[in-house]
Amino acid sequence: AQHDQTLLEERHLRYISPLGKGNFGCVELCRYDPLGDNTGELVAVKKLQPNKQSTLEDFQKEVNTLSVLYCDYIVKYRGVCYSMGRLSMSLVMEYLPYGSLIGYLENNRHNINTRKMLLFASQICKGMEYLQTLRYVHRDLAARNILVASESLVKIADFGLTKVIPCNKEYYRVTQPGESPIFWYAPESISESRFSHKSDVWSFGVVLHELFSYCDVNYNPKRLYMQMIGHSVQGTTVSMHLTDMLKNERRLPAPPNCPPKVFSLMKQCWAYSFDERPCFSNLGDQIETIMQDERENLKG
Ligand SMILES: C[C@H](Nc1nc(-c2c[nH]c3ncc(Cl)cc23)ncc1F)C(=O)NCC(F)(F)F
Repeated sequence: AQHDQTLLEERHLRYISPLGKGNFGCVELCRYDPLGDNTGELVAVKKLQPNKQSTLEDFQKEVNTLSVLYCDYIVKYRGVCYSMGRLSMSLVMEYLPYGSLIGYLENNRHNINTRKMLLFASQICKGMEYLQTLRYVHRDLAARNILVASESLVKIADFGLTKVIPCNKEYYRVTQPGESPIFWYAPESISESRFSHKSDVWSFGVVLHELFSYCDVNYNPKRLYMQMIGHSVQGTTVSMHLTDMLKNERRLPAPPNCPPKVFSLMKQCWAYSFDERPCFSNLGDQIETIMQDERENLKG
């Protein structure tokens, strides 16, 4: 059932250190140590801070979303912890020791080759394929929301903006778009607040760009788009300039040394009309094929 959530006891959560700030609150590294002998599991605890953007109800939705996801490529849910008499709650997840993909790529760029990038891309694709089977739209797919579990495994995280598409529709329309990551958004999401699996595919193309740019701050999508738009523009007109540029088929440039077949994948994800974008299963097949070719080339 949706509501038989694992209830963890706050007194067993030992704070260790801060991990970062997310959409709805901060995330801390803790040890859940019921035996009190430091043999407990390291966990990432997302503490809710109700503020104008996010309410307890939003947070409960994130818990409900994550608690029903069982996939090797999605961060594992461990439970919820209420404190101050249910006035505040925390979402407890597995702790992934290698941290966010951005930091990992920046620190390891010299021992990550194309094959490893493609492996990460195919895992993100499989995670998104799984989400789609549950009619979930992530809405915030970006390298900052991908975690590294090991040298050869990444997982999708941060389901704070995730929505379920109603059965009788193919998209979700958001009423109150908060702080929107428009440089990862499909055109229809920017101009009509319309989100679908195909808008997640657009964002996946931007994640591919981030991957093959090693999340280099000089090739950050926001920085590149702002250079293309011109820094003179500020405020809401940025999204208008961005949608005009996308309508005129202007796109992010290929990352340095990006294999042409990979740049072609990005461009497919960035088809202006959403029904021309590939689905995640097709993207997964194309990535497998490119990986195969890479293996052959290496054998030379
Ligand atoms: C706000 C938190 N930020 C950070 N988290 C971690 C982290 C390491 N290891 C982790 N293991 C499980 C979790 Cl949930 C987070 C971390 N590292 C650096 C951060 F800045 C976060 O949730 N970021 C979204 C996402 F998880 F997708 F990366």
